[in-house]
Amino acid sequence: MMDGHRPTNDRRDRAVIVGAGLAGSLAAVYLARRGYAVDVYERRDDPRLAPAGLAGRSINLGLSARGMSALREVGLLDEVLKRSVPMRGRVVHSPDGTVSFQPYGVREHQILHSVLRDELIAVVVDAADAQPGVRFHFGWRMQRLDRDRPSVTVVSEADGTSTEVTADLVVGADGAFSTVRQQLQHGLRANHAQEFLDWGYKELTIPVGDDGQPRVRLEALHVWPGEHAMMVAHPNLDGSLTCSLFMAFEGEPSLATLTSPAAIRAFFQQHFPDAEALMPHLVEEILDHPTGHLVTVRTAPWHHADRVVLVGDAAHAVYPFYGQGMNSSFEDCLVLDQCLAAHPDRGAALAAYQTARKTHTDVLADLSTQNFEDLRARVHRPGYALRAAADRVLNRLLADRWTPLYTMVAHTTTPYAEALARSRRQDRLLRWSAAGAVAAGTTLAYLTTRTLARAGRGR
Ligand SMILES: Cc1cc2nc3c(=O)[nH]c(=O)nc-3n(C[C@H](O)[C@H](O)[C@H](O)COP(=O)(O)OP(=O)(O)OC[C@H]3O[C@@H](n4cnc5c(N)ncnc54)[C@H](O)[C@@H]3O)c2cc1C
Ligand SMILES: NC(=O)C1=CN([C@@H]2O[C@H](COP(=O)(O)OP(=O)(O)OC[C@H]3O[C@@H](n4cnc5c(N)ncnc54)[C@H](OP(=O)(O)O)[C@@H]3O)[C@@H](O)[C@H]2O)C=CC1
Ligand SMILES: Nc1ccccc1C(=O)C[C@H](N)C(=O)O
Repeated sequence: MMDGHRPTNDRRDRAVIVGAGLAGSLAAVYLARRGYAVDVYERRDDPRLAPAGLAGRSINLGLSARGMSALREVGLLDEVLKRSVPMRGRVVHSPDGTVSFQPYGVREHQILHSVLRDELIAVVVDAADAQPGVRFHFGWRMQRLDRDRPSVTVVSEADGTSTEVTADLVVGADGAFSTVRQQLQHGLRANHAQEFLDWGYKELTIPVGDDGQPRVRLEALHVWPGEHAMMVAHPNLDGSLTCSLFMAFEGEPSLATLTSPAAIRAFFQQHFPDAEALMPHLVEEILDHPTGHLVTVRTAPWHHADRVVLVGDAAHAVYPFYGQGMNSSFEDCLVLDQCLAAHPDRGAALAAYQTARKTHTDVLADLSTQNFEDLRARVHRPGYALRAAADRVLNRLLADRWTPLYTMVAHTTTPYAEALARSRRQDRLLRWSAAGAVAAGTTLAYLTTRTLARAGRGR
């Protein structure tokens, strides 16, 4: 249901959600299902009417196991998959001109699904909107939180009028630069670490070819690694691909030096020649599209008593390089719902939710930074491909007893810290086995030589 006033005889617990992004919209579905009357305040316009993508900020998202499991639980997965393109692996475009394919797993279902953020939000907002207890208020910016009451003061983007809305529970789903988080933590012994990457990103396009066909293999994530810049391209249903160019803000070369058509062409011809040939609108897009920032946020607390709680990037923003920000945000909604089910006391439920999630999302932040280095500097090296192939062989042979880290992160719901710990154990085992094999080989060679030498002397 769109705007309107809640009837005064509505006895249900009342939740106010700030932010109708990915986490806020899904949280609305979950809370409504749990019996809450939900009001969602979003400062932007309704994404179903004014897609943000028109401004060069569409962002394709790779949906994987964690996000899928949270969508499946509320019956939305099939709707979303209808709008997505399967990505079966990475196509790596090496600086030396070679192109190789690295599968995302060893089983049919171990793939990612590329979906446009606006399309995904539209599905989830529609589902939430269809529930009788849910109302969306677009064009309202939350300005002030009273964490004890609790209440939020929201201001109309259209005419500046403001109103205070009270609730039993306020959910901060207002993204990486969350206002709810700032005011929830104000004056408390809160821990907060925010780290900006000195690289930013721009969105570019590989349009469909003149013959109506995709210009490159569609069912994959394309990656152009590089020391000075890295590019990835997600496929779209219409056969086009949406690229994100990641590059340093400052220095030589950097986003600051890509300021003229000649500089842009020269950079691409030198670093990504095969990509340049696929991007007829490259120059205009680089010059016109906004530059995005990349930030990691580690923070606590995530909740205030039984009254305020954070979900999604508001609680844990991570660099996008593992493709897990949205997936983990969706997983938050599922885990929060499970905690509310398990603990009749909402304060205990919110505390259990933070305990269940924070260690793992902190590990995700590290994994996301590590995958930046892997994608930028390692994926095209023979050693990397060899190790990934060894992991796949062992996974095939030993099934669940040997699961590569990427598989655990992207294709299972194993908590991130457990996945990392297990992969470290596997790494150690592999190193010992390799060392053992070398030692055994050396001993065998020594014994053979000695036996032959003795035999020679005895002759
Ligand atoms: C380039 C890029 C690629 C990515 N790729 C992937 C991927 O492949 N897979 C993946 O899982 N994740 C990916 N992510 C991460 C993903 O986009 C985020 O993790 C996800 O958007 C977080 O969702 P959210 O709802 O917490 O925040 P958001 O999506 O940011 O939603 C927050 C909402 O709150 C609103 N808001 C903010 N402040 C206020 C306020 N004061 N009042 C009212 N409303 C407010 C905002 O307008 C917004 O709509 C990527 C991110 C980037 C930048
Ligand atoms: N973890 C990450 O690295 C990233 C995550 N994301 C996630 O995806 C979401 C949607 O992306 P998108 O809509 O493109 O987000 P934007 O980059 O457009 O940011 C949304 C809003 O956040 C505020 N903001 C942006 N940069 C900063 C900054 N450096 N310091 C303080 N506030 C800032 C601005 O608010 P105002 O207009 O009020 O100034 C901006 O309008 C983000 O909200 C975030 O949750 C997006 C980019 C990177
Ligand atoms: N969504 C992204 C955005 C930017 C950079 C990478 C991604 C990825 O998803 C990478 C993918 N997980 C991979 O490891 O190949």
